[in-house]
Amino acid sequence: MKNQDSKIQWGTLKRLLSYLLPYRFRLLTVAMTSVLSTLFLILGPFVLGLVITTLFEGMVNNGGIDFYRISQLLLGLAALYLFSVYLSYIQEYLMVGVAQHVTYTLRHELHHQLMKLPIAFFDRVSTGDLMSRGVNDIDKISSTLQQTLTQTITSLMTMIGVVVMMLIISPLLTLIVCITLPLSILITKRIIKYSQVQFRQQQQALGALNGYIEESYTNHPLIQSYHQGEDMKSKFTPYNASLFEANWRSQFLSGLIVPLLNLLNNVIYVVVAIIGGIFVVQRTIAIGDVQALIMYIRIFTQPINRVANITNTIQATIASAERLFQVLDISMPTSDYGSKVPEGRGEISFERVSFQYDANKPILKDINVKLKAGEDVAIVGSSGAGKTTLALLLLRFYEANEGSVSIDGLDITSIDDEVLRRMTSIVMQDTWLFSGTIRENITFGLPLATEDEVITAAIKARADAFIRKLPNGYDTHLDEQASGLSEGEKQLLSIARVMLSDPRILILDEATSNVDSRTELQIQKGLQQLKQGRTTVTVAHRLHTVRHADRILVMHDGQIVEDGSHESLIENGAYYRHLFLKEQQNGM
Ligand SMILES: Nc1ncnc2c1ncn2[C@@H]1O[C@H](COP(=O)(O)OP(=O)(O)OP(=O)(O)O)[C@@H](O)[C@H]1O
Repeated sequence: MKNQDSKIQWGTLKRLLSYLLPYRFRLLTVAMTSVLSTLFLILGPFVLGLVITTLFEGMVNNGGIDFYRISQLLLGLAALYLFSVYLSYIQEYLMVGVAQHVTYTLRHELHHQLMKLPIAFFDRVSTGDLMSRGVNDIDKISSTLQQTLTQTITSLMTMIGVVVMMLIISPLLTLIVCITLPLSILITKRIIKYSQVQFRQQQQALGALNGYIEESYTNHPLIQSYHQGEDMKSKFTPYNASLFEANWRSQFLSGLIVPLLNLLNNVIYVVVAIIGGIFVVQRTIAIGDVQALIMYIRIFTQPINRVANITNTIQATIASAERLFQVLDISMPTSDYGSKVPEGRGEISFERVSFQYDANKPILKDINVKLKAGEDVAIVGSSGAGKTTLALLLLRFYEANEGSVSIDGLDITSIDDEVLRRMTSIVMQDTWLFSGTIRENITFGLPLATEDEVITAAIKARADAFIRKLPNGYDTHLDEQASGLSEGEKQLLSIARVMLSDPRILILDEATSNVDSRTELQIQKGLQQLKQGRTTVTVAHRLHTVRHADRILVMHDGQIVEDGSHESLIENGAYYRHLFLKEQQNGM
């Protein structure tokens, strides 16, 4: 996947903005309220200046202070501020809504896309990376949408408005203030430049530390059993130290901006106060105007910093949007998927099937085989021969590069995904359970199953007995790792789930390899029940477990080299006989 680009990607920005189109009227209102609220804020210091001038002149001219005018002005000022706050509230309210709607839509699209993507995609992208796209990148987009628009408008309006007001009050003093402007921009830019390098290093150090923490926490039992705790602790130190360094530098540098700008501002205040004081004495400017000018200078520097940050934020957000769109843009293989369920009982045919995961590394080579409905077929062969791959093609987790795979006479690429999943099921070595109750785990994919159907499936799968011994029976809650269950029990649950979904084709990935012999017997019984009336394809890693299969396909280097029953293969299949004898010698 492409990396972040330092230049703004206009196409991505345009596409991101297109998500805002449905909310254009709300956005227009936000823009108008932003302009108005900023205008009101800008008028504030001017009115306050008038108050001070009135007060000052009343005292100096001995004509008495015009309290009526002052109270009028103060009331007007209060109204201005209140109205400005009210407008800010409206714009915030609308913007939060728009940003959250867009975020909701993006999350929805991403999730739907992930549910549709072929398994091959997940081989290429790590779960951590996908989670970061789904959580961090969407978060980034959300917060930018929420803040950037109003910030841009208010910052620009403030800058323009303040300059106009200052020019009205005193062009000369405005000129003095504006001369210092490039200096403050220079300071901010310089520091931002350095601190950005540090922020990037901070993110990298954080990523490395997270990766290390994840690895050491998930492998905790392994670390303990090999007494590697001390070693892991010492390996942690450099990760922690580099994050400390990067954090320290970035925070220190960004913390420098405010005091430095404050220093610069104070110098400007002093200059304006001295020159303004001289002008007041010369009666070329009112004292309230000097006061207003100083307030404007204070307001003026804030939007400069904000605008400097906005471009960085937009760039980072576009990078996030790009990462999201990369996933959304992955096109699915197109075919005339029909929701037609082919008639039949599970006949399978591989015709001239070739497949490779990576270019120029053929895994399956010209596979031609037909399996009869209801046949119990085992695939055996050396490690890496392509047994699992052949089974996965049947589930269309991957699609053949050449040739076709058919079920009951229908090419599986023309069968709707959902229909295909109802026709075929797999029981893997690694059981797939998720957090939820035992019942929810069994009814996964068939939420409308009745209680009777669930229990019958569990009884047939030999799972009912152990489920009833659990504290809450079928309502017992499992965590993500189903840590309360043994490996064998997890497999029995998986068998119950498949039993309930009642597919016509069953794929078993030698599900019984890592359990004790008593549980293995239970599982074998469950599987025997499950196999009844279905075509079964067992990917076997040990030959003795499949010697009773109706038919054994022997694979070697991506091809089926022998095909027959155990007895016939022992007699006529040189390669099978070799594998069988080797296994017996190894005492398996
Ligand atoms: N997702 C994948 N991406 C790339 N190559 C893969 C992928 N899965 C498997 N392979 C490669 O394809 C080849 C066949 O793998 P497969 O799992 O089908 O073999 P197998 O006969 O089932 O082996 P085993 O008995 O060890 O499970 C192996 O060389 C393997 O490294």
